[in-house]
Amino acid sequence: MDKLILPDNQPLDNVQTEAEDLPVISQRIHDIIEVLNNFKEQGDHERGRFAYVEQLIKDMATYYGYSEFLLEKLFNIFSTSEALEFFEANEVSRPITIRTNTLRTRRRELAQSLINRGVSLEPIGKWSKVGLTIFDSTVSIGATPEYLAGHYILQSASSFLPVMALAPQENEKILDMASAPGGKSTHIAALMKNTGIIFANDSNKVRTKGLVSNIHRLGVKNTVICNYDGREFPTVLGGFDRVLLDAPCSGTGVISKDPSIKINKTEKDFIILPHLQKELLLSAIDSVDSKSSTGGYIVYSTCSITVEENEAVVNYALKKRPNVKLVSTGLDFGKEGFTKQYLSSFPESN
Ligand SMILES: C[S@@+](CC[C@H](N)C(=O)[O-])C[C@H]1O[C@@H](n2cnc3c(N)ncnc32)[C@H](O)[C@@H]1O
Repeated sequence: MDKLILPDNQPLDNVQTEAEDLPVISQRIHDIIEVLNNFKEQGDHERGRFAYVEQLIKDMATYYGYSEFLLEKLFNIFSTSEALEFFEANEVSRPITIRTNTLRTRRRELAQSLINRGVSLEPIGKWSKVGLTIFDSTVSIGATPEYLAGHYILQSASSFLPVMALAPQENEKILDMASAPGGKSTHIAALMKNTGIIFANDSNKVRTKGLVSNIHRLGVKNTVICNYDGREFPTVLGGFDRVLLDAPCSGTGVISKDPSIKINKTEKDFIILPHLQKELLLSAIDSVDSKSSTGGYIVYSTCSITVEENEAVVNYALKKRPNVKLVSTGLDFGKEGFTKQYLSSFPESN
């Protein structure tokens, strides 16, 4: 490859970023990554790696349509080639997936009914007994008779995982602290076979309407819906066998679903949200009955990938509540979270 010349002799702000330059920018992204991967031979040592990384961040922000602030933040989580894969993946829409509501039907029966309606589908994977991936459909998946009868819910495959990790048992008392619109609460109810009691809480009253309708449609009968700020627990109610905190977050893990995240998150969000998440997690911990004969577990989940909303929140809670320890999720796939990042180290689960 010819030596890559960064657009250095003009102020970087003058680098053209018009839509018609996107192929040029894309080419430069790949070229810079190649140089960074082989900096000794191909890099301009006078300017140093930093100049290339700086240009790469600008180019990626333009090419993928992110604010430079967010792009840099996400870029720093990954190696350069992983970052490229991540930004590329966010441009591709994820397949539609549904979760069979085992309170109403079985996956095999549901699959057959949908196939009869012209839906092309497949089980999600070996790890789920209830998920189906929809490839193609002649009917609207959110309006079939099976949907209206509550035989399934549209839910991303990754949203199954927090509930699988929570592993609620029949007859337990469970708190879903931030539950609207109820994708996970209704999954918990199904695993508990409508026994015991679930408190499905959300601080946003408007969002609890969707929660109510999902609970009715899916035939959930063991759930009390409540509308508190999660931080009011356990003053409102405590002594739970298990608590799920599916926390409000920046959504950086679901950009393919909501591209507005690319530009509407600011530095402030990454201060306010982690602060709230930490307070909610302490409340979740304090709401659990540590002497529960069947449980004593908390699951903390977000749909964000930033360290300050995930590992750092858990780390904070472990420091504030030294009687709490990390345990395995019981899921035998996926990757460990970060154990080292930004000069911090986080405990690994055991
Ligand atoms: C990620 S969503 C929950 C999704 C839900 N668990 C599901 O699976 O359908 C986060 C929720 O947290 C709620 N929330 C935000 N701040 C809260 C707070 N202080 N206490 C309780 N809920 C809160 C939001 O209204 C939002 O519905």
